[in-house]
Amino acid sequence: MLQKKCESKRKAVFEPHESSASKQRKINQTGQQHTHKQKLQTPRSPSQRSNNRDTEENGDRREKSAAKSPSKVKTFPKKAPEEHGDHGRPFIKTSSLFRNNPEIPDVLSPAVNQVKEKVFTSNTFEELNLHPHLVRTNLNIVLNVISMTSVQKKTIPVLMSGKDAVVRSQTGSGGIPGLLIDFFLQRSDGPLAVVIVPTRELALQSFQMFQKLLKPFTWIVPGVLMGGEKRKAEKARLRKGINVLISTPGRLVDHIKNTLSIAFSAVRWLILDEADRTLDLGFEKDLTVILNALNATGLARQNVLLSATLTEGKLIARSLPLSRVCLDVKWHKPCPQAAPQALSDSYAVPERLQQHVVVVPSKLHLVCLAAFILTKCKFEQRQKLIVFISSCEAVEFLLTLFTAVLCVKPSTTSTKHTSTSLNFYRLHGNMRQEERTEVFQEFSVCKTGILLCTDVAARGLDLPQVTWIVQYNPSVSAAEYVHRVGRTARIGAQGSSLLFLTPSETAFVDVLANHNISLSEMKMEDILATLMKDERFKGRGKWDSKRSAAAFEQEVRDRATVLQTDFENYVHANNESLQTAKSALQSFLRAYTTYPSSLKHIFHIRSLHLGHAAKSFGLRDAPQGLGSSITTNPANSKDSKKGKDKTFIQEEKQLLQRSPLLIDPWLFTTNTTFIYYFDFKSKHCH
Ligand SMILES: Nc1ncnc2c1ncn2[C@@H]1O[C@H](COP(=O)(O)OP(=O)(O)OP(=O)(O)O)[C@@H](O)[C@H]1O
Repeated sequence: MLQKKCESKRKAVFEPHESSASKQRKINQTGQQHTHKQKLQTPRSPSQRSNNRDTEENGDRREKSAAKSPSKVKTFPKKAPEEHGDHGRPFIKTSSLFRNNPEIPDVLSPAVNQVKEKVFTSNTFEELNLHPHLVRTNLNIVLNVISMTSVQKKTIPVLMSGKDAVVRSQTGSGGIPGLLIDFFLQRSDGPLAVVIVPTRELALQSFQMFQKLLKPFTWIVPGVLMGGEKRKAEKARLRKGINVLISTPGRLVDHIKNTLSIAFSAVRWLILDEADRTLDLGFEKDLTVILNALNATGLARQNVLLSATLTEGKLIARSLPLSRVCLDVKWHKPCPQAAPQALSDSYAVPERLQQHVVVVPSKLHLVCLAAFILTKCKFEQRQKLIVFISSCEAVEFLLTLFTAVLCVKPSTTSTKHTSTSLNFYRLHGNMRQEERTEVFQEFSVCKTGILLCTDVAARGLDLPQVTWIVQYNPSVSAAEYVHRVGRTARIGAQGSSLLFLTPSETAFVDVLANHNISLSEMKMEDILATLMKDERFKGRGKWDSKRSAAAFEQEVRDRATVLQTDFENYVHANNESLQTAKSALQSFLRAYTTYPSSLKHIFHIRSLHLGHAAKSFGLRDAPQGLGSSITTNPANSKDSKKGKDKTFIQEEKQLLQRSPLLIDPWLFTTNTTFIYYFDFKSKHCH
């Protein structure tokens, strides 16, 4: 019954050459029918179902800015589906999905000498001068860690010698800063180590790691402080004593200002994880307060900065009180020749990471993402995906949409292909903390699933067995790209990534190439072809596998259109879903305005075709007045926080011009993992 209704609903939308009045009528009909379907799934009030009239035809304007003109330009086939009547199939109007799209250029990822580091060494932890109990019990038994990774081999001896260090190594290569355990410590001594991390999930993850690591050492107590948690409970824990204190910057500052029992007199280590982020100007004020509080004790302290994308430029730009490089370790001879390589912005990526890019016109973004998710999670086994999306509202919208449209079971039982159910999760900064923690834990342990998230999950999170990273919206920098893809292929495992770009954004591939990152191209048509396995989206023609390649291509298009129609019908079924889609589109556009000026030539709001972008939110038209609301009022959304990044970049540039070189650029370097020393104990921040 439901299937029949869906069929007739699609039919109404596909009918060609209709008058706009009849078209309007049919769209209204489809809305009503869908309302019924909606009612079967989630009951809604009649008032919520009333509005599905916002269907003003979009004039199929061309992309305002032409696609970049690379040497080879491949034209996307523009044959209208109506022309296929010769196969005896009824006319199907594939809406405007496959028409009036910009040309898709071939992406020629420049040849780069991609930096891939070997993760493991043949050395074991026994070779280090560590406490044998720590090695046997904590590392070998509790953590199942036997061999050292390259970065551990290089870093641990340096840290044990008491030097400050900046450590840069590829994502997922394993850092265990907690190795330096003091066996003579008492709980009441307070923090011995302070670990600052940029996000709450990372705080939680680091805390759990320390809990495991310190399990046999019951007298050493780790503790976590983070935004969203109850201050009172944290105060009580601080009063009792925390020896390894992990915190997000803001919440630590809160306690420094308001909790009397917080004391730093025993602190011997300060660890800034994801240091290029924690040193970001966004955290600068908080970090100043923290450093001043730590420095006030006057005690010598070891400082460790960790990140896969820390560059000297970033450190200088942050104007940290880094005053000099210590060159007193024998094997750390100054090596001026090595400086250019070490100073370059080449990022190392995991050795077994396969990176892909797909160029998809805006209008087809939604169906292409859906098809990719179906490919991996419905028709393949044990796949775990993380999909990065630029705004919280868009995450929420896609979660609801995909759950409603993709998770519906096929009405026929005779499906040839094995399929598994889809489990969607979401994570973003607008969620309540309990929910965030719950999702994070659930996704960590699940065997298969799709996490839709913002960049809140981009850094540091060690989520096991993630097989694919999808960047549905491109990152704001090459560094963030590296952190995002770093959520897979961890600690020597295999993993893959897929970057979505529109035809006008393909120059981002060159930006990545400048950082020695090389991608191979995946074809949109190949992704969409998955829909041939899914009978829920079959076209109205009688598809026969013996027919020509052109017929196959046409059937793929028909199915993509059916899927898009399902999305649009869901969105237009009631006022609530329509408003959700509109605000998701709006937040996407706002996020688009926040790309740094250095990338504006690629990601500029003016390059977006609003009607096409609207289609990727299941909207039939671009809502009126959208453009002006984006450009005139960018500060209304939480997502516009990212807008600060733009300012940060500008300030960063100014700082770079103004500040003298604070760090001696003589660096020790082997491949791309480099360690250099500095001293910021002596200076206070002002
Ligand atoms: N020597 C080792 N042998 C085996 N596993 C290890 C080893 N060291 C760390 N690990 C594990 O590898 C995973 C990745 O480690 P970790 O999260 O510290 O990497 P990272 O380099 O800090 O990553 P990111 O840059 O993304 O923050 C963790 O699950 C950790 O327990």
